Amino acid sequence: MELVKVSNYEEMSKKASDILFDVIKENEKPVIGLATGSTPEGTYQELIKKLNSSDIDQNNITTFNLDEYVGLDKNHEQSYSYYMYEKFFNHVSIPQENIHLLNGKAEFADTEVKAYEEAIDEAGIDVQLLGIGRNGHIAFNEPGTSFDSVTHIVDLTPETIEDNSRFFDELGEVPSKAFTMGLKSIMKADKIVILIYGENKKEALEALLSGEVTVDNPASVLNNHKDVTIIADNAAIGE
Ligand SMILES: O=P(O)(O)OC[C@H]1O[C@](O)(CO)[C@@H](O)[C@@H]1O
Repeated sequence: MELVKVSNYEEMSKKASDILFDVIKENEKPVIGLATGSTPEGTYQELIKKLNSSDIDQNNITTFNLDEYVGLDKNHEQSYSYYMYEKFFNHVSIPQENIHLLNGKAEFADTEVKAYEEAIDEAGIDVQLLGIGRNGHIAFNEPGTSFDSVTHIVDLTPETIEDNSRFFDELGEVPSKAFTMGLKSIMKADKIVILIYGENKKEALEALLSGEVTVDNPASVLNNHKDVTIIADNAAIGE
């Protein structure tokens, strides 16, 4: 794993968008895995600028998102689908049919997760962007999730529900379940970029860098991947 140290949010966003943009330029039909949360917002702003000021044919770009709350419609303001359109898709010209998002209102959850994993396998993700939870979760894979997990439904931990309640009017409104790509699905990507920003992610970064690989720390599976770039700021690093 390569650790790239940055001194502020802007630098992190620029570096992350550079990596994504390089992959987009290098591949005829780039497939990019996208994440939500507050950390990657700046990355999307930078990537929008790069894409729209280039002559790249965005018709060739395909995307997959990591996760979605179970029960939230795609037009619900706290759904990850809504987030992705607000922060990214509405500002670029990636064709609708190339955008893959899990459907929080899927009637048949088993069919939804199976079809999603099959689509990932068929497309093959060139680069996957990740954030991280304080407890080391990546996507919505909470501690204890099997490293062999593919796209599935999870029960969110009280810690994650509390962390994400800042986006909802009250704690009780935060869904308790989510669809998520599994750890194995994430590990299939050719390249992985993980953003770790802020003092509250210090322990998660420390645990990842310790090299200990354990299901108690979902992000630790990344130690087994051949091409991971961690972009972390001074506060997360503890400098
Ligand atoms: O960037 P944030 O808002 O701290 O979120 C961290 C992580 O939490 C999630 O939003 C899910 O709880 C992940 O998708 C994300 O990687």
